[in-house]
Amino acid sequence: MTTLTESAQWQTLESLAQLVKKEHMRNWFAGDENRAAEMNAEACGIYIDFSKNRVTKDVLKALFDLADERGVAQHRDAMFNGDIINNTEGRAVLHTALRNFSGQSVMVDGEDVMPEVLATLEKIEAFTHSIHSGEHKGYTGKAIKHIVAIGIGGSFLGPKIMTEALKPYQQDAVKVHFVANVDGCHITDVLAEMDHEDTLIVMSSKSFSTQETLQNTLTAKDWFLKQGGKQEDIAKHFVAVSSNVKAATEFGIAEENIFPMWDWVGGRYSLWSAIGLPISLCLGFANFKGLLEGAFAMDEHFKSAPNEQNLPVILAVLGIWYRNFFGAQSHVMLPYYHYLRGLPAYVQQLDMESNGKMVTQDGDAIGYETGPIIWGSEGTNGQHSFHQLIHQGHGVIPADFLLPLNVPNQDDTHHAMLASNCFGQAQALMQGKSFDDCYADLADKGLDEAERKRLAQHKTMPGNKPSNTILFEKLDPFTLGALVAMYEHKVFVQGVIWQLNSFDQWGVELGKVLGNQVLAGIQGNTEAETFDSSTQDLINRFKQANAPK
Ligand SMILES: O=P(O)(O)OC[C@H]1O[C@](O)(CO)[C@@H](O)[C@@H]1O
Repeated sequence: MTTLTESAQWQTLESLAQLVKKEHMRNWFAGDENRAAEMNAEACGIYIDFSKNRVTKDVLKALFDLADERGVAQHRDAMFNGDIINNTEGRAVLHTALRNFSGQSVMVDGEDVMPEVLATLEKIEAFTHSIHSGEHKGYTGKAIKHIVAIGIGGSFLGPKIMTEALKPYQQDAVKVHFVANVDGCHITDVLAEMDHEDTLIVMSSKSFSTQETLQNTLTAKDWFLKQGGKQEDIAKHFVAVSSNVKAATEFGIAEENIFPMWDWVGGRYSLWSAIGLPISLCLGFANFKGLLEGAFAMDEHFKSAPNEQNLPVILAVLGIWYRNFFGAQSHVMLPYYHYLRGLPAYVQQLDMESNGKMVTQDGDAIGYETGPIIWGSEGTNGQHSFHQLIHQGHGVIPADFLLPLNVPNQDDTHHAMLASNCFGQAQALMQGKSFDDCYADLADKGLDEAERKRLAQHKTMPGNKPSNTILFEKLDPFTLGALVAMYEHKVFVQGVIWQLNSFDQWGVELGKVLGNQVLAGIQGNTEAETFDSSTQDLINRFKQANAPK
């Protein structure tokens, strides 16, 4: 296969980009009333209007041709089939098996993983029931009322954000609290609110070696014992989710309290596994299953829909278009729904930890841009803040606007205002406002000519800023599952086109090693010369500030 940038499809896209950069989207809309009707796609309850993009039909065709030529369909099938596509860790990538309701087996190394997957789902269901019904009691006989879920990265973001997004589905039986950061403020504050007799700690760590999670769990264990619990009571109050059962039992978690996961589930793809236990505890098992069902529906769509209708493929190639042909450095996520406010942080880990890479699968240096910076926050708040830069700053920041068409328990006026802001922002980004219009607005204001022109320049909005508008009827578990799976597959398609491994994360490892060395330095166990002068000075300052007075 030719390298990406030497491929005929890439060359075609480069030529098309030169032409498109001379065009303005507002003229395309003015000249073609069918543009919106022709540039949309819908599946699994999710509708995407992608007409406000700087693409023509020729561009879209060339982008889809690129995806085909790069073998997206073949790579996709390899992933679903359990091939070892994570080629730096020698692992299959099978988060899709966790939501596989097809009844078909999924083989890894000649073994069907589905019986274990289904057995774990049953264990989650049974455990959720025992907590909600009050059958599982704390050591003094109280029913469990609070869950403290400890984990970080993929062992935290998914459960935290999904339960937040599905707030209307939360069950009264228990309240779930999340702790991720090793910053002691968080765990201290959370535990201060808890009664140890009715609290269950769910410790989630795929590797069971993550510093933050281990330390927070130790702190929770100390707290439990200091409050009056005994070592033998821990089994009723601590459960773990991990693929490292040995380390979890050595840590003191009873084997029957360990929910398994597997090395073929990547951390940032793990909410569908037992890492989702806090979701089930918070929302009930049926709603957790609803999430999985939505994701499964998106998997089926991704496998079967033609490129032109395939939501993940469409989003992926549009992202490639801006990243590689327009120099877009970032992509902004704008959920217009308060409960979905965590989505940018979720997609940030998913995308940046997957595609923030600089070598190909074969280990060769990549000479083109790969994963963008993902950022954003809920609308309308951002409109009074960073939207300024999206509208009038230099460069292109493609945006995803997301909006549920219906929301629970809300006054219609609020929702209409929310929707109108969402649509209005996408419209403003697309059409902008010309200098002539701004200049005309300033007539009869008593300004001299120079001042009138100067002000008109400031008010001019270039427009031609791309966005997708993503709508769904309401944010129920099924739709949220489909939405998250859509972004997972978007990231996958981009990784294939960029020829990189989306499923490892070597870039985060050095920081962990050095962090541990610095800790040894702070605790006085390392020779001073281990560190560069800057790091040593910082350590010294920290030690001085914390020295016994
Ligand atoms: O579940 P674990 O093994 O504690 O890892 C937590 C997170 O840490 C990372 O490995 C990165 O440091 C993520 O990929 C992962 O989601």
